[in-house]
Amino acid sequence: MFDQQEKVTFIGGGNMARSIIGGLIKRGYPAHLITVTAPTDRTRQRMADDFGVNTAEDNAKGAKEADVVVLAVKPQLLDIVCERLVADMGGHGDKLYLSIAAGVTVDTLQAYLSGAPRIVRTMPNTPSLLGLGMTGLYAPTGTKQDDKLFSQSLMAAVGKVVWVEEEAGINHVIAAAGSAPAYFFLFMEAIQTEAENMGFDTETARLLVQQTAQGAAQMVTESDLPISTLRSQVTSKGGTTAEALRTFEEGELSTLVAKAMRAAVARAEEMAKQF
Ligand SMILES: NC(=O)C1=CN([C@@H]2O[C@H](COP(=O)(O)OP(=O)(O)OC[C@H]3O[C@@H](n4cnc5c(N)ncnc54)[C@H](OP(=O)(O)O)[C@@H]3O)[C@@H](O)[C@H]2O)C=CC1
Ligand SMILES: O=C(O)[C@@H]1CCC=N1
Repeated sequence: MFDQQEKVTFIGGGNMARSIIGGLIKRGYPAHLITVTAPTDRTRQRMADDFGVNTAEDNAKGAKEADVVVLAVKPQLLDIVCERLVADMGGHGDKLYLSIAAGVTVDTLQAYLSGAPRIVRTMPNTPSLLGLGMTGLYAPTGTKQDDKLFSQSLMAAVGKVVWVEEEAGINHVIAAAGSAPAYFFLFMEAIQTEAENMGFDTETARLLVQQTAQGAAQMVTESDLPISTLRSQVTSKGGTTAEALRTFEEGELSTLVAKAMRAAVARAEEMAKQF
C-alpha cells in the first residue's frame, strides 16, 4: 500500500489529525514512523494510547527528524506555529510540508516557513478515520513528482483523492467535501429529532436515521445510475415521498444548499486574506 515510508510528524493532534492518523494506522502505516506534537498532555497521551505513535510537546523536537511535516493546527495559529518551528529548527530543513488548513495559501505558508520550497496543500475530511475520507490536493507548479506521489499516497490511504489544478479549487473541495460531513450530520440530526418527536426513543430514532443514511450512501456508491434516478425510484406517484420532497422544494432546499456551499467558499477566501 505504501511504496514510500517516510517519517511523518503531525503538528497538532486534533479532530482532523486524529482522523488521518487513525486511518493510516488502520491501513498499516508503521506507528513508529509517525510523531504527533500538541501542547496538552491529554492529547499526546490519547494519541500514544490509541495509535501507538510517538509524541512530543515541542514542535521543533518532534519535527526535526521528520521527512514530512503535516501542519494540522487551526489556521489562525499557523503563523506563530510555523515561524517558531523554523526558528527552533534553525531553518525549514528542506522538508515536505503538507498543510491541511483551510484558507491559508501556499504563498502565505511559504512566507511563514521562511521560503520552504516543498509545500502541498490538502483538504481532507473527518471520515478519513474510517478510511472513507475525501481529500483534495493542490501542488504549486514546480513541485517534484515524488512529493506529489507521497502526498497522494498518504491521503489515498485514508480515502479517495482528487487533484485540483488551481489553488482556488481547494476552496471548492472545502465546500463539497471538507465541510460537507457536517451538512449530512445536520440533516441526520433533524431527521432523528423529528423521529423522536413522533415517539421513537433516542436509540431507535438514531438507528432509523443511521441505517437509512448508510444504505442511501452505499446505493450511490454501488450504482452507476444518476443520484436523481435513485431518488425517483423511491418516489411513488401520488405517494408519501412526493409529498415530503414537495415540502423540501417549497423551502427551496437546492438553493439553500448552493448558498451554504458558496458561504463556505467565501469564508475560505476571507480567511486567505485574514491569515
Ligand atoms: N475538522 C475538520 O473536519 C477539518 C479540519 N481541517 C483543518 O485542520 C486543521 C485542524 O483542525 P481541527 O483538527 O478540526 O482542530 P482541533 O482544534 O481539533 O485541533 C487543533 C490541534 O492543534 C493543537 N495545537 C494548538 N496549539 C498548538 C501549538 N502551538 N503547537 C502544536 N499544536 C497545537 C491542539 O492541541 P491540544 O489538543 O493539545 O489543545 C489540537 O490538537 C485546521 O487548520 C482546519 O482548517 C481541514 C479539513 C477538515
Ligand atoms: O470548518 C472548517 O473551517 C474546517 C475546514 C473544513 C472542515 N472544517
